[in-house]
Amino acid sequence: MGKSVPEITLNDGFTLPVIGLGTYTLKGDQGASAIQNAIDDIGYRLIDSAYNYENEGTVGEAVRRSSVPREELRITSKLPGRYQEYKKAVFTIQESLYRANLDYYDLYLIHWPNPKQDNYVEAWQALIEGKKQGLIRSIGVCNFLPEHIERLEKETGIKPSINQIELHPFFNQEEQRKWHEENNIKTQSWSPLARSNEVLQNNTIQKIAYDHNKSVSQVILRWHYQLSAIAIPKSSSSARQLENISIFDFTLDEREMGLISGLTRSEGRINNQDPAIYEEF
Ligand SMILES: NC(=O)C1=CN([C@@H]2O[C@H](COP(=O)(O)OP(=O)(O)OC[C@H]3O[C@@H](n4cnc5c(N)ncnc54)[C@H](OP(=O)(O)O)[C@@H]3O)[C@@H](O)[C@H]2O)C=CC1
Ligand SMILES: O=C(O)C(=O)[C@@H](O)[C@H](O)C(=O)CO
Repeated sequence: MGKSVPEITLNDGFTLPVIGLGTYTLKGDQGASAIQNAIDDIGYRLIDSAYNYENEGTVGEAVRRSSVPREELRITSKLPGRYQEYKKAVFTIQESLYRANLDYYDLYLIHWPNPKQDNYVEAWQALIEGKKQGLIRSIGVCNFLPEHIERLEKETGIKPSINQIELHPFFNQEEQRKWHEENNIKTQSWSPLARSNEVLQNNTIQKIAYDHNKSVSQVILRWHYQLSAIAIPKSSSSARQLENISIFDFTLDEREMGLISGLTRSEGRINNQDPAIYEEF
């Protein structure tokens, strides 16, 4: 059965759970088992993936192995930078579905804006078309700066439902989150645990975790939830999947929220991937 996770409604009326499962590096039979376990035994309903992770097939296999009806799940994939030209993007959406052996994605995102390449508006038009054809339920972006989103809206009249961005205690994205809120776009947090390296040893969060009798990861994921950001922590382990979703029985007060947000650093990005200049293909 698993845990039940609250849901939020996006600007297009579609609903998403407030926490999901990241799947970067989850592949093959092991990956499919880990994802199926997250769905059937733990209660995850939102599963992130990407064409570039080369695991859309693994995610599709987990969906078929699962006993949860397809319509209760929210499956995400992402369009890679090398296929942003309109025709290529149309074929890639179809290829993503063939790889997963699914009839539709719930959420399909442009993976990176790649502003030097400057094809992201064409890519957005292909996502709009994919939604019209029923291949995608809700369309969004990742790693887009406000100027990129403003251009999408100006040139197509349609804005993304979500923007999936790097967000964790070392990089709290205060301004970008505020801009999303003002523009009715939901924030999704990638690497919400900052890939769990240094952040798990942080004394400030350890103290807060001790005070609540929770783990450091739970405190961080609760911080995301209270920021109204949809975190998608990746875990291959059943115990950690359960730990990460068990965050709805305690509350961080304003001081604790401020202490965690205060850990942010100007150079806080994990791999220095600044979407204004970084391009991923
Ligand atoms: N749109 C984009 O550009 C990007 C999107 N993403 C998406 O975001 C997802 C999450 O980000 P990701 O980079 O994977 O990093 P996360 O911040 O989710 O950290 C994942 C790491 O933390 C470990 N971990 C998970 N839970 C715990 C826990 N409770 N205690 C200790 N360690 C834990 C995992 O190990 P273990 O598996 O052993 O538990 C893994 O090594 C990705 O998987 C991907 O789907 C990621 C990067 C960029
Ligand atoms: O994992 C993703 O979605 C990415 O876009 C990667 O670039 C990720 O940020 C990474 O692994 C970089 O090393």
